[in-house]
This record gives sequence, structure tokens and C-alpha cells, in this order.
Amino acid sequence: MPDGLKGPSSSELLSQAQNRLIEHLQASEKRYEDLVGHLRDVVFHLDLALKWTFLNQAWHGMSGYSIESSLGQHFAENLSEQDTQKCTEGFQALLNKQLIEISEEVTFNTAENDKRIFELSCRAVRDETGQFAGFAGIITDITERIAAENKITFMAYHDALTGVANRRLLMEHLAQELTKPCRYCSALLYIDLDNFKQVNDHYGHTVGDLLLCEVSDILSEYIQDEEDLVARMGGDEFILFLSNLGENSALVTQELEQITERIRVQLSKPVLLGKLKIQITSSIGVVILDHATMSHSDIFKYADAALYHSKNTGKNQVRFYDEELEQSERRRHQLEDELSQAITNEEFLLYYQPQVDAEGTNILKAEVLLRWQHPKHGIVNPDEFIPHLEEYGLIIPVGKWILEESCRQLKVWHNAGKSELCLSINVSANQFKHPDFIEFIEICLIKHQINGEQIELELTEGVAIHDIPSTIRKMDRLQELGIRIALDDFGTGYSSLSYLKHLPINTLKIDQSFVQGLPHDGYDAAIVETTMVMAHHLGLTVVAEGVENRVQLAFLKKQQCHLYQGFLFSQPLNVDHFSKLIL
Ligand SMILES: Nc1nc2c(ncn2[C@@H]2O[C@@H]3COP(=O)(O)O[C@H]4[C@@H](O)[C@H](n5cnc6c(=O)[nH]c(N)nc65)O[C@@H]4COP(=O)(O)O[C@H]3[C@H]2O)c(=O)[nH]1
Repeated sequence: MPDGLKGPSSSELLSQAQNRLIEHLQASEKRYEDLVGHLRDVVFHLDLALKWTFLNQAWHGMSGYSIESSLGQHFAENLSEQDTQKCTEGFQALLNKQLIEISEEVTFNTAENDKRIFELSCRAVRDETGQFAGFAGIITDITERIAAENKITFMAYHDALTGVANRRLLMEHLAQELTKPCRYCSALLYIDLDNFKQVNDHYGHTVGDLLLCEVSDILSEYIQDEEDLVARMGGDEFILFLSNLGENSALVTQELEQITERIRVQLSKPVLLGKLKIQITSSIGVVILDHATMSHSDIFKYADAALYHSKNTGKNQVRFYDEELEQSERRRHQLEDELSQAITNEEFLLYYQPQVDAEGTNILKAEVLLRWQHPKHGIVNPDEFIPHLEEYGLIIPVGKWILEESCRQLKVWHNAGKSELCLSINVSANQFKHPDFIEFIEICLIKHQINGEQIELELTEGVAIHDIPSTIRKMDRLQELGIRIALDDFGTGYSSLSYLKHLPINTLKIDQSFVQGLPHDGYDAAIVETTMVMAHHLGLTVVAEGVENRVQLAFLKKQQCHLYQGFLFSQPLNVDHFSKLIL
């Protein structure tokens, strides 16, 4: 081969290859530096002495320290002792090959003296000989992420309005408390504001909200231990959980009596909300926890029962769950079960008491009276069980049955020839308020082909006590159906006269308590006389209830009472006896 055409020598080829390799390495290093230099996270290397040997640009922005001043420094500068220990143990675990990667959350004190939360993740690195040479990894600033997570967790466990714990946190807290062996007593206070709805109705929800915040603040003042908790259960119901109250249960009860009384008094003081001065009271139910025997749900059941008793016996008071209350609860549940059974087993029946004219000969109407044929106790009178039907909400199904059965039976009597007979049916306030009430009556009238004119509904003042306009609307609708409305127990309420002015009423029933004293009791006589005069002026029919003797009858006749009801004429009768009487 001629000299001029001779190719590069092998040493030249080697040098060219080396140069290409160097260029390639430089380009690769440059790419790595560019990449690492622009990362938002810190990329680091630590030697085995745990000193920084490499930090990228992000270090300055994240820590506030220059890279130059930090290189050669121990990693634990600006970390707490606890975090340092945690990381050192992690590094050791990497060297011991117990872990291949660690990730630790640490609080870093920046050059601006700011506390930031860093997440440090790394692995151990080896040198060319395969020996461990240090650690390489990244540091991410997770302060904002942690804050957001904390916020979400807080929102999931706290009440948005008041900031106190919510039901979920309380439940978890309580579950945890119950797993602990208990030497020191703890207690749960169930606090309910009395008549809070009226605050919302009168002053609006903004004021109601402010009041709830105020109550939360007051209750929070009673937190003494880190295991104590205030929670809002929703609406106007709060829980105060007090732990570590002491070992001696008698002393604890005594202390709790003082604490709860202080809370009750404090909550009943007027509160200034802007320019408004608002006063409200509270009812409190208290359970002292027995970790050995009470479950989570028992505690709430008992607290609820104690609160219920405190509300039911006049509100604005504290009631502890004790043995006496336990027994009364048992009786209450038994009665509730029995009453529910009574509906299923059709143990209710209707009695009928005649209302007669002045001659006492014509039965124009009859009052329908409910009875309970108790399997053990025989016939039970309504005063003994109607309040309980109301309490358990059972008056709605039972009331519907009364209406339906009255219409059915009335049709039977009409068909048997007593076509003029009317029935007067008692309706409780809750029944009247029920949204289906009018519709249900309409269905009964149609189903049993009864004219509205042959039904009278006996209502008490309690029916209209909260919402007169809605009561009037319902009464107007009933009258459009031809149904008459009687005001029962007239004279026993507080505002009978004002009721008469507003409500579309057809009949007044003079309460038997006034009839009893006639004619000798001057007060009763005056009430009856005045009622009669007024009723005549207003064109109302008057029925006297509880007429037991001829002297009472004579007095009432003189006052031109329209109808008479009482033992003088007949006791309330079951359907067979009443049928015999009228047919
Ligand atoms: N001492 C005396 N008492 C007399 C005389 N005549 C009638 N009575 C009694 O007086 C009560 C009259 O019924 P009320 O005032 O509507 O008072 C009723 C009414 O408020 C309620 N009630 C009865 N049945 C029903 C019902 O079906 N639904 C609802 N919601 N309440 C009812 O229970 C209350 C008591 O009913 P009862 O025990 O049946 O008592 C009845 C009746 O038996 C008398 O001459 N002397």
C-alpha cells in the first residue's frame, strides 16, 4: 500500500476512541448536571461519615444555605436530635443490608429559621471495588403537602362550624379509651340545648350558629386532660368526655355533680351575640363509664336515656344514669314493646259514649274513646297509655286505626238504620300535625262512604300552640269536607279566648272539671255561665262533659247547653253494648 494511503495507526485509533469516549462522558455528565441542576428536589450524596459530598442547586432554595457552606458538613446540622437518630439508624440499616432503601420524614430548620418538613429518601452506594462508599438520594420539601393532609384530616374529624371534635372523632376516641384498662373513672356528658329551634326561628340561623360556637367555647373550658374531648354530635347536641377523674367512684360522682351543675348554670346565663342578648338553658345526661361492662353503644344508650329523663322532667337539669334510671328505662322499653305488640296483635278497641239532647232521650252523637285490652291487665284506660303512644310516635299508626275503625263502624250503624248518628273522634296534636292527616281522613270518608258532616274531630288547644296559620289552613280544609271541629277540655288551657277568635271551631266541650262543681262551686258556675253566653254569641254548639247527676243537668239546661255527655246517661260502652243502646 502506498505511504500516502496508509490508514491511522493503532495508537491513533486508540486515542480517537478515547476522545470519543471522553466527549461522550462529558456530554453525559453535562446532561446529568442539567437534569439534576434543574430538579426542584435536592439530589445528594453523603459519605460514610454522613457528610454531604454532593448537593444540587435545589439545596440552596430549599434549605437557605449555600451549597459551598454545606458540603463537608454533617447531615444532622439543623435537624432535631430525634430526627438525627431516626436517620442514622436508617443509614445503618442500609449498610447492614437490612433495608435497600429508607425514607424518613424530618423537620429541618432553614437558614431563615423556618421549620420545614423534608422527606429524605436514599440508598447506599458502592465504589468501583464494590465497597459501600456512602449514600445517594433525594430530599423533597413536603411541608405544604403535610399541611394539606393535616387540614383534610382535621376536617374529617372536626365540626366545620365550631371546630370541636365531630361524631367520628368522638367514636374513635371512645373506642380507644375503652381498650385501656381503667383505674381512673371517666364520664360522658350528653348536653342538649333546650328549645334551640326557637333561637333559630326567632333570630335566624346566623345567630343560632354563633350561639353553638359560644357553647363549644364554654364546654372546651372544662377540658383538663389531654384525653378529654368536646364533640358536637350535630344540631344542638354536644358531648363532653372527661377522663382520669380519679379512682374513688363516690368522690368522682361528687366532683361530676359539681362540674355538671357549673356547666348547667354557665350555659343558662345570657349570652351577648352582637347586640343581641340570648338566654338558653340546657339538659344534661351523665354516664360514668365502666370499662369492664359497658360497650361503646351502651354508653351512648345510657347517656341518651339520662338526657331524655332530664328533658322529660322539666329540662334545664342534670341527670345521672344510675340504677333507678336503669330500672325506669327497662320499664319504659317494656311498655314500648307492649304497645308495639298491641298494634300488631290488635289489642286496641273503641268504646263509645253517647252525647244526648236536653231531654236525655235522643243520642245524636257519641264520643269515640280508645281502650287497650291488655293481655294481662285487662281493659286499660287511655290516660295510662296515650302519653306513651305519643312519646314513642305510635300515636300516628294508632290514630289512623282509630279514624278508620270509627268510620267503618259508623257506616255499620248507618246501614242498620241509625243514619243520623255522628261520631266525635279525639285527635292528638301530633296526629293533627302529621302531613298525611287530611289526606288520610279524605280516604277514610270515601272508603266507608261517610259524609264529613257526620264526623267531628275533638282537638285540644295544644294542636295550634306553635303554628296558628297552618292549623287554620288545615281546619278550613276539614270544614270544606263538612267535618266539624270541637275544642276539647275548654277552659283548662291558658289562651282559650284568643283561640276562639282565631280558629274556625264549631263546638266547645266544657271540661268535666267545671261540671263537677255545679251548681254550688261559684267559680265553676261562673266559668260555665260565661262560656255559655260567649258560645251563644259566637254561634257555637256546647257539649257539657262529665254530667253525673240531675242537679248538674238542671243547671246546664238553664244555661241552654246543647248536648250532654256523662255517667248520668251512660258510661263509655263497647261496640256491642252501644249497638244495643242505639238500635
Ligand atoms: N268522672 C267522669 N268521667 C267521665 C264522665 N263521662 C265521661 N267521662 C270520661 O271523660 C273522658 C272524656 O274524654 P276526653 O275529655 O276527651 O279525654 C280523653 C281523651 O283526651 C283521651 N282519649 C280517649 N280516647 C282517645 C283517642 O281515641 N285518641 C286520643 N288522641 N285521645 C283519646 O283520653 C282521655 C280520657 O279518656 P277516658 O278515660 O275514656 O275518659 C273519658 C270519659 O270516660 C263522667 O260523667 N264522669
